[in-house]
Amino acid sequence: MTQRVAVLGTGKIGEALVSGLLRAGKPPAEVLVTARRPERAAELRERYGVETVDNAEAAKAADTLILTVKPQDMGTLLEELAPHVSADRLVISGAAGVPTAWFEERLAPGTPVVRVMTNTPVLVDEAMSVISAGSHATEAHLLRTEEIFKPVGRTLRVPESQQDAATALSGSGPAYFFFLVEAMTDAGILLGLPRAVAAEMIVQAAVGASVMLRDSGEHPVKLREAVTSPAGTTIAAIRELENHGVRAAMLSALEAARNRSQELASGGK
Ligand SMILES: NC(=O)C1=CN([C@@H]2O[C@H](COP(=O)(O)OP(=O)(O)OC[C@H]3O[C@@H](n4cnc5c(N)ncnc54)[C@H](O)[C@@H]3O)[C@@H](O)[C@H]2O)C=CC1
Ligand SMILES: O=C(O)[C@@H]1CCC=N1
Repeated sequence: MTQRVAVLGTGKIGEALVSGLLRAGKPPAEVLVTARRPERAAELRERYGVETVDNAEAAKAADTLILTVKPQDMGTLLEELAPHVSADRLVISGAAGVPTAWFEERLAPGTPVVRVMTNTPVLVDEAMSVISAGSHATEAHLLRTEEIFKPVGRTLRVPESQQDAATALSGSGPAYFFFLVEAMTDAGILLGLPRAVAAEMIVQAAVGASVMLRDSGEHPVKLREAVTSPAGTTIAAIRELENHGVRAAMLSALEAARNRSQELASGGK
């Protein structure tokens, strides 16, 4: 395990990481957090027993700095932070869109930067954290990053050129499944089921399908075909999904998410 880790901008993702670090056995004394609002800092102190500091103190006291503010807040954070970060620190950015080069331009020459795109299943130790090295990050820095993210799910290394696509597929990915579950639950209402009953059915179908996808090793087409009986119910539904262009909508949606990630490259608005 690394020495001291600081999470800067401890919102949803930052808090989930703090909780994961502690569950993985890191002593609270080795975890520092920063928050913009004092009430939020107090909440984190009480909930996790970690020390809350300001951003400059975090830079001085921790070996690894994990930046989990929104891309739009990254510019302000770096202005405040950069003068205090020495080049022996590892800087990990969890922000969508912002490339490692953007950080390298603002930090002391040679500072190692790693970019990570995780997702909200980090809350239940089922995240996918997609990791890319900046130009000064070594194998040891990547291993240190994996040590932090492995307790909260899986990790995958990709070239940074694939990070915007990873953000569209994996970072935003859970939202598409939630959207689908929401729409399918509404369909249950349309068919006359009580909402709670519809929700229970759909959530269990989603869990069952997810476990089959992950554990069977089968291609999704095979799994779908096994549900689709000749002249049966499933094919009647599939025809409607195809008629309404759901597959094409998915391609366009993920392309839009990828494009938005690219727009965020400059800590974008
Ligand atoms: N929500 C998601 O599903 C995912 C988000 N991300 C990325 O993670 C980052 C955080 O996202 P969320 O946790 O959803 O946002 P959030 O809004 O819950 O958390 C960001 C936190 O940073 C704090 N903050 C902003 N500027 C600060 C500063 N200068 N000093 C200290 N604290 C500051 C805010 O007060 C807030 O609590 C974003 O960059 C986002 O692109 C990545 C993967 C998934
Ligand atoms: O919507 C967003 O910008 C963030 C990044 C990936 C998931 N949520």
